[in-house]
Amino acid sequence: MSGTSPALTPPADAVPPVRHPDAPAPGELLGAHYGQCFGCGDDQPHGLHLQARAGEGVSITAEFTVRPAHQGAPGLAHGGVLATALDEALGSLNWLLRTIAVTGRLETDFVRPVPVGTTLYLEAEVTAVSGRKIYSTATGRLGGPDGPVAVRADALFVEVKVDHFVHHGRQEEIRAALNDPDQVRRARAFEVNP
Ligand SMILES: CCCCC/C=C\C/C=C\C/C=C\C/C=C\CCCC(=O)SCCNC(=O)CCNC(=O)[C@H](O)C(C)(C)COP(=O)(O)OP(=O)(O)OC[C@H]1O[C@@H](n2cnc3c(N)ncnc32)[C@H](O)[C@@H]1OP(=O)(O)O
Repeated sequence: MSGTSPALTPPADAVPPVRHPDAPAPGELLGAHYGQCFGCGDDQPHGLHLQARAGEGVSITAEFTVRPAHQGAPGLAHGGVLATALDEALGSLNWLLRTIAVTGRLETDFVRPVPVGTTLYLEAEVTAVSGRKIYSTATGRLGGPDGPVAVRADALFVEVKVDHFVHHGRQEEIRAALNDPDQVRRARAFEVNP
């Protein structure tokens, strides 16, 4: 069974996404938006270490190899971990729009079991934008970029101001993010549609 709820169907006034002129070129790695991010952070030992690469338009690709720590059933990836990988891939698209946005809704179809040791080939793209709402879709394939689909997701991200994090985040991490010596990551956190 699969399908997308009406909440993830773009409204009639939605427009196609516009790639920001300063977005990384197709083929370029996006890098982590935050070192401690569970999805992409280089400094997060428990994380998925997803590395997204810019594609054409507003799309990315990424690879995620399922490790023993990601199991749910014996020898198989936990569904929540797979949803996290999809969420992270979808979240990274916002950097190509130069918009800061958070996941409002994420609907995931688990189509095939994903064994430990498998590399999931992820592809994600923004399909439409309506005001603060960003509609996107992603797939994860087994064995290669053209392999069978194992997981897919549709999502709605909602644009927020940096204040969202300053207001809701724990102070010690906010302070550390403000002092991040990595200029690209700082720009990613603080540049809102310049
Ligand atoms: C100083 C240090 C800063 C450091 C920053 C560092 C890095 C920043 C860069 C990027 C990082 C961003 C994210 C992380 C990246 C990747 C990780 C993956 C992504 C995530 O893991 S991210 C975490 C999980 N995520 C949340 O933690 C969100 C919690 N949540 C909220 O914070 C609010 O809920 C919010 C903001 C979503 C909306 O709240 P709000 O008050 O601003 O807006 P409102 O409710 O009016 O919604 C506006 C329009 O969206 C529609 N809408 C809203 N929610 C909907 C839903 N669920 N289903 C269908 N439609 C929905 C409404 O229906 C309305 O539609 P309409 O305009 O048509 O009426």
